[in-house]
Amino acid sequence: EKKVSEKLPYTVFIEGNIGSGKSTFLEHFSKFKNASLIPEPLEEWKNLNGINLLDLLYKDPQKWYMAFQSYVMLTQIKNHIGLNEKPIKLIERSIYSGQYCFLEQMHDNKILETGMYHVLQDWYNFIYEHHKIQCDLIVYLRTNPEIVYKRMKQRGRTEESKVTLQYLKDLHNHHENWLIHGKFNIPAPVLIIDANLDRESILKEYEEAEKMILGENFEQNRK
Ligand SMILES: Cc1cc2cn([C@H]3C[C@H](O)[C@@H](CO)O3)c(=O)nc2[nH]1
Repeated sequence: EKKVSEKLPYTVFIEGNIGSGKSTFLEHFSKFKNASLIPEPLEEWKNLNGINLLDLLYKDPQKWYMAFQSYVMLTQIKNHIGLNEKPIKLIERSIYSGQYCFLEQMHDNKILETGMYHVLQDWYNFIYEHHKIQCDLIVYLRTNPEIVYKRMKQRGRTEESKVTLQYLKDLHNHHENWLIHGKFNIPAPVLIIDANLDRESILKEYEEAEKMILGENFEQNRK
């Protein structure tokens, strides 16, 4: 039996639109002792030596998207590669949604120049070819753009104040193209959760995910 540290952990990616409830979902799993949670390193994107890349991205996307996306990729690779003392790893988003959703979207809506698009794409391809990204399950928090638009506004992240409903509709369609219509490689089975539900009623869906993620023994897994 290989020691846990050598065996790659059972890795789950939480995917979904802005405001689809990824952080809430991740938080729900903090009660399980053998799962380690890796949220998006938003603080790093908001403070790179005092520079708020996320804010710059939304203020001047043509100028900053390339730098922002390449920094996102760097922070994600560190998380993907980072060793794991726990047998289960839950990661918010992935290089997959980076390439198949965000990169596609920014190129399609002419924000990202084709040359920059190809540079980033080659980086993604290099990563796949040279480093096996462990991925055992994708949890797709599926939502309607109108609902996540309302939630995003309620959350009131200042950097996102200019994000339009159309942007969220486009991003939704890119998630659907990938995870529902299989337009791009889907590296693991997809568990689709109806994330339009409000907090109270969505817990039942989460219990469903617990069994899928933690296996039948998830009861013993509680802290
Ligand atoms: C992989 C990846 C994640 C990611 C997040 N974002 C933005 C969307 C949200 O406003 C914020 C937090 O997810 O970062 C982005 O523009 N490009 C991204 N690429």
